[in-house]
Amino acid sequence: MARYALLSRRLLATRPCMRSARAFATAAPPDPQRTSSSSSSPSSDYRVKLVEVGPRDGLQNEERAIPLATKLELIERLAKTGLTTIEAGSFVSPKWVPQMDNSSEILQHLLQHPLPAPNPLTFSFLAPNLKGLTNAFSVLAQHPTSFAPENTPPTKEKPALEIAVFASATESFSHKNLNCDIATSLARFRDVIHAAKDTHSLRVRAYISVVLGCPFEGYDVDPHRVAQIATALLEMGADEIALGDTTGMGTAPRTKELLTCLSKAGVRNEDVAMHFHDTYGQALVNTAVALEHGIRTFDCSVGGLGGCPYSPGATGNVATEDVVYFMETLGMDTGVDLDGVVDVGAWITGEIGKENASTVGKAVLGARKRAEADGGVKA
Ligand SMILES: CC(C)(COP(=O)([O-])OP(=O)([O-])OC[C@H]1O[C@@H](n2cnc3c(N)ncnc32)[C@H](O)[C@@H]1OP(=O)([O-])[O-])[C@@H](O)C(=O)NCCC(=O)NCCSC(=O)C[C@@](C)(O)CC(=O)[O-]
Repeated sequence: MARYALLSRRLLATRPCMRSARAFATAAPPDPQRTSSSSSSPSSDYRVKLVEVGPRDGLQNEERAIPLATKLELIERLAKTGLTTIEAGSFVSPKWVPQMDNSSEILQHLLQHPLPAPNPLTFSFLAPNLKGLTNAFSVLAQHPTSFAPENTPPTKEKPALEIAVFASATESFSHKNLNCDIATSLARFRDVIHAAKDTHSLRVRAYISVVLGCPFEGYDVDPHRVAQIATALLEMGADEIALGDTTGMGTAPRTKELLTCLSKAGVRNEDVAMHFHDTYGQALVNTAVALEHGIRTFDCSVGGLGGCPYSPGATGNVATEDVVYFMETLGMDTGVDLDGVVDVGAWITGEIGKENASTVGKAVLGARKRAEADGGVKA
């Protein structure tokens, strides 16, 4: 928390970016005098953390109730692919988002039954207020030793847990999504962040939605306002800011402008995650811009599932399959098995009767079919 204590005075210190990805390395050689506060070694700079949001953001907008067993199976299948961080549910009002009503059961199950996975896991759950956090705590109280507290590495037996709050970059979206203005939401998040840390030592992620375009106020979302909100959340103790292009209206120049503005406001790249939706097909271009800026955490949703109930017309999150393929072709290391996530994307879209929105997923499945027809090996 102290790390960001000075930011309220709007320090405009520019921090050096992390070294560019291999694919961008030809533009400028690595700087041996690099003084970034990041602890990244050259090899860790090629590592990208993917946050799988399919079980929450991907499913929350589905009208038909999805059985608990399907949600649990989705999380279990995703965990097997090498993904390490999975957003598994949301402690919001069931009157507002009925699909997330069984998040307590999901959390309970994950704590009682460690999932078979190649790596230790972190599960994230949204909580917009103390009521939601209290509901999460009532599950944790039954299993106080079944998860790894913050600053203790998770193990295969004890996953880590994370709470996510979600602010908005515009007043209109804040009212639609949270039924309150931005200042009121931030005051609530302060309580949630402090309680999550003080009571159960939980890591906290803080989203800021509509950072690159608002369904009600349009394209001109002020990047300085986003930086201000990010700074406020970091000062409250949030561990990570997830910048949500909820509407998919973001473009490459505006993504660059936003990230530059945040860097100038003193927000470190390692504290930022990008959460792109692909409504206008710009998600991977914007991902490249963010990668070049030095961001190494990206949200994605298997099969391109998703959409926000309060963002009319917004389609799914960028597909996990597409991000894995894109990153790996750039020489970045996601740790995720592409074939595995393609299988999960095909399975879940079939289960819930949605079109598979992953371009890469469809290409790999098509290539497999052709190879099978030719009697060859799968692609
Ligand atoms: C924030 C509230 C709760 C305020 O909702 P409100 O109606 O203003 O709250 P309230 O305090 O007046 O309470 C009204 C009723 O809701 C109950 N209640 C109140 N809070 C909770 C809770 N946490 N869990 C369960 N119940 C709750 C409360 O107990 C009460 O019940 P009643 O007395 O009428 O029976 C409401 O607006 C809400 O739940 N909104 C959900 C919005 C949401 O989930 N949006 C989607 C997630 S954000 C997103 O998708 C974007 C993101 C993160 O992916 C990033 C991006 O793409 O940008």
